[in-house]
Amino acid sequence: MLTPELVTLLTDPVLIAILVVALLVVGGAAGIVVTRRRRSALPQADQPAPLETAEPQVGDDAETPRDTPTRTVEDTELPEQAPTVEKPESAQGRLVRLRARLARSQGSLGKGLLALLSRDKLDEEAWEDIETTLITADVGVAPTQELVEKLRTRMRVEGVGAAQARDILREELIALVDPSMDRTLAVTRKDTQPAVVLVVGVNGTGKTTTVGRLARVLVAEDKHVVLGAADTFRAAAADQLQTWGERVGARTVRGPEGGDPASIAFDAVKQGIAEEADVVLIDTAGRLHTKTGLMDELGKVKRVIEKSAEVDEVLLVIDATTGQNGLTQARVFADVINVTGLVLTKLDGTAKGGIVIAVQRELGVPVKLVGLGEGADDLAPFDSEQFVDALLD
Ligand SMILES: Nc1nc2c(ncn2[C@@H]2O[C@H](COP(=O)(O)OP(=O)(O)OP(=O)(O)O)[C@@H](O)[C@H]2O)c(=O)[nH]1
Repeated sequence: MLTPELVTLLTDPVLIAILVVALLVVGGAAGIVVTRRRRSALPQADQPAPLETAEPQVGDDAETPRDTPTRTVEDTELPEQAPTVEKPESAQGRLVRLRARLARSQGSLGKGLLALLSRDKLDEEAWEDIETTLITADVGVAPTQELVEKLRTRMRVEGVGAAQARDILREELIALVDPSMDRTLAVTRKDTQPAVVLVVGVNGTGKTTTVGRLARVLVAEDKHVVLGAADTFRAAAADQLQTWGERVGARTVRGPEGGDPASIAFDAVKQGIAEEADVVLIDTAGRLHTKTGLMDELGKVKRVIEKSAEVDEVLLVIDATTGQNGLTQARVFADVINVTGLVLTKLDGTAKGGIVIAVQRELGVPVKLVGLGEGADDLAPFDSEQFVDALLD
């Protein structure tokens, strides 16, 4: 019942304000409880694990302060990179693999000779044809005459016929290629120094390719190789060499385009010594217009290297397809530097395999490696018997 005292009390503004605040507080609390109940009633199946959400307390930061120590590059672990370094084919058996290619290109030499020698009647005309076949294959005049002389004598004594002809020809060709020549590469590290191999030759013969492929041969033998891009004549040569090196994990030392080849060669050897490398392979430029220029440059490269290490091997690269021109180049290089081994490239692209015999005779230096294709592992150590067998296959 509303008494006058109660009416006065209910219209008191202070009391009304207290009642409104009290109602708001009670309503809010009820709302929170309902919401929590609803949340806990949701199905649990797809819910993520509850986060550790400790209620923030007075004085806590709302988020991780920005001044937390930043992780350094060293602290940050990088994801492991997929290995990109290749495992090249080992030197053993490379010539066996490439034998078919050799046989295909040199068929006219080996099989041609065999067909002529297997004739029932070996008359003067047949011997002339044999001579022509040998000369055409770039064997050279003097070695051709020697070989024909020996074949004539043996065929007369041991008798004619296909079987004898093959055996005699094989033996005489092997003797001409000379299996007694030492064809090992000087690539063994000495006490404190890497072996140094200088690769020389006219540009375009396959010199840079040879350095890259030789690096693969050596890496396959578990040797630690450093490359020196001392061919500063052709802008792309250093890039080409570096790409070869990267494929097998070998460092390439290079300098500015048109820079001093001797200083790059020197730096490469220094790097090889620092890395305790087994071998330093140095590519050089060969496109010099005069013999004096060539002599000066190669002489300087060699002298500068020899300030810190011995040059163990000087490999002259010759393009087998250039025939007599290749021989002329070989003579010029042999005059200016002490060549210790020959590399005959592009033997797959010519039927003139006789160049092996001619160039060895000319320089008195053994062919140590042959290139038989454009593939990364198409450079093989030269072997006289395997070579002759491929010719006669
Ligand atoms: N078919 C064939 N091609 C080869 C062989 N060796 C090298 N070549 C190719 O010959 C071309 C010239 O090779 P390079 O190594 O660039 O010649 P380079 O003498 O180093 O020339 P520069 O770098 O200018 O000194 C390239 O296309 C090679 O792939 C081989 O044995 N057989």
